Amino acid sequence: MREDEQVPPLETAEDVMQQLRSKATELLLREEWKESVQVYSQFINLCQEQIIKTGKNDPDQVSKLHKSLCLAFSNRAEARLRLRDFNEALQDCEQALKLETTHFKALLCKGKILLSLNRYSMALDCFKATLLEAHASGNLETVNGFLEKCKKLEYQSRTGVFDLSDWVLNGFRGKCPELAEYVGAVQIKKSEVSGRGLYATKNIDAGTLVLVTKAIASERGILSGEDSSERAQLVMWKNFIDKIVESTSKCQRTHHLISTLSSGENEDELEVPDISLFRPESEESNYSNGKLDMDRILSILDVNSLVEEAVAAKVLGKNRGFHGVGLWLLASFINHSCNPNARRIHVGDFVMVHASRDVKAGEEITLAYFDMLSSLEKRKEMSKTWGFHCNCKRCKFEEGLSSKQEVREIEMGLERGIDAGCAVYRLEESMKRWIIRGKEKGYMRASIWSAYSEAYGSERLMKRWGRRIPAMEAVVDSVVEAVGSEERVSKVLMKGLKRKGCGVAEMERAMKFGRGLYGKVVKKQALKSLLEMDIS
Ligand SMILES: C[S@@+](CC[C@H](N)C(=O)[O-])C[C@H]1O[C@@H](n2cnc3c(N)ncnc32)[C@H](O)[C@@H]1O
Repeated sequence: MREDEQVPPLETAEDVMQQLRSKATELLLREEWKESVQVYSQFINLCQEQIIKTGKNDPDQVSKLHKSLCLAFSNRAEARLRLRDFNEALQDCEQALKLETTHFKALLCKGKILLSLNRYSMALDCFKATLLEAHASGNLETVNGFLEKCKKLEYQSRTGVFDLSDWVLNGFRGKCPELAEYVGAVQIKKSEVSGRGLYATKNIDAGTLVLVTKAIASERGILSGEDSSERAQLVMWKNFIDKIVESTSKCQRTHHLISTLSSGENEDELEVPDISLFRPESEESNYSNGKLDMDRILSILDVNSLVEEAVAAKVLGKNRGFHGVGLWLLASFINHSCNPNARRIHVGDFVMVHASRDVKAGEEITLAYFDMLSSLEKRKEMSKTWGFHCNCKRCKFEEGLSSKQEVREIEMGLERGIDAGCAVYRLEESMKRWIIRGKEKGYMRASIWSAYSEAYGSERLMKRWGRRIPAMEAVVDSVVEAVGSEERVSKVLMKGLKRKGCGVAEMERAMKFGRGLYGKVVKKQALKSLLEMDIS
């Protein structure tokens, strides 16, 4: 270097901090969350070093550094929140709040994180604590928005009262409604069917919600054409697995809760987790995480992931028409039954499970994993593809029926194309002879439901068989009592009631049925519109 050349001044720590701070802010504004976290981390380290170096010599300087550090923790928390690194984001907020207990950004971010973790009342406290500062800094509208949302979710999760009426009546336009997680009157217990199951702790009437829970991960796609659909399914499955792995690695709670699910082996020996673990406001924080390697994750997903557009489910809103797969933790404890008492409604990433018929305290909550409006033979085949032999009450009853052969003949007749009215007539006459009553009558009728549906839907068949077979309403009632409300049964009922002209009694019947089908999540007018949509 020549003598006359100027030596660049050495960068002071302050300069470097200034550069890092500008860079991190820029990345945050550009929504480059990962990079922003990295640069904020460098800034935070340097800032902490400077605080130690400065020590007690310069209190003003230390106070300035604390201010910068507090802001950096809050901003890194925001970026981590966007990356769904909730635990680390929460730790950053705590660090910031240690330095400044009422720091606006830190409190706001903490509230948002708690909201994402379904801790509604704690989130509410955080937002309330920002109010003074929000007022002074012109952020009142933002904070009020969060407060409103939080109050609504806290109320939903405490009471189980949800109302999707406006959204339904609006033709599902606009944003999907925000939902809270909710756990109703249920507990997890050893099941007579297999492993653990979900049980009612109180009488639950048809339509009442049992649980509402958000997917740990979900994936959707449009499947069309055989080849592309197979490929599309594989891609979807891979993306779904990646999302699950990411969630388990980022959140100890998710990791722990997933590890409580069945992987299909030795189900009867599995521990029974306490329902409180799954409650949205759960305070648990010490999770003993069991081993969860890739093989185990894959087996767990095989046994527990649900397809949204399944027979016992209804997808509302923009996800209709998509093939969707997801993992919903508490819903994973619900066993299958061919005489189920629950159904699910999918709204965005949430699943809402409700009673599809009245359920008694102590009764197991069950869903139909596959089509329960079909014969014992077909159901046996379907449960085989699911990897289990169905142990439900209805299967046991039908397997033990001494007149099995006669039923089989009626079913085979239907397969050969005999008159549906004739099949219904034969089954009804046979049931009289075998003295089959109550729920069991409903089981048998559900097994050849397609014949009942065809008969009641055809003027020609009704002219021929109408006086010799029971009235449609009585058959629907017995099927619903046995296997709960179902969409195809709804079609027969609604069309029948429409033909008769909807009087008060008919309307009452339709509403009662509709609550079992859709759950008590909409008011009368919206329920009517949903039922009409089904038959249009
Ligand atoms: C989503 S898990 C249900 C909860 C499970 N029983 C547990 O302990 O975690 C599905 C598994 O439960 C068992 N299962 C569910 N319904 C059944 C039924 N009706 N009969 C026999 N096994 C059933 C099967 O092993 C099935 O793979």
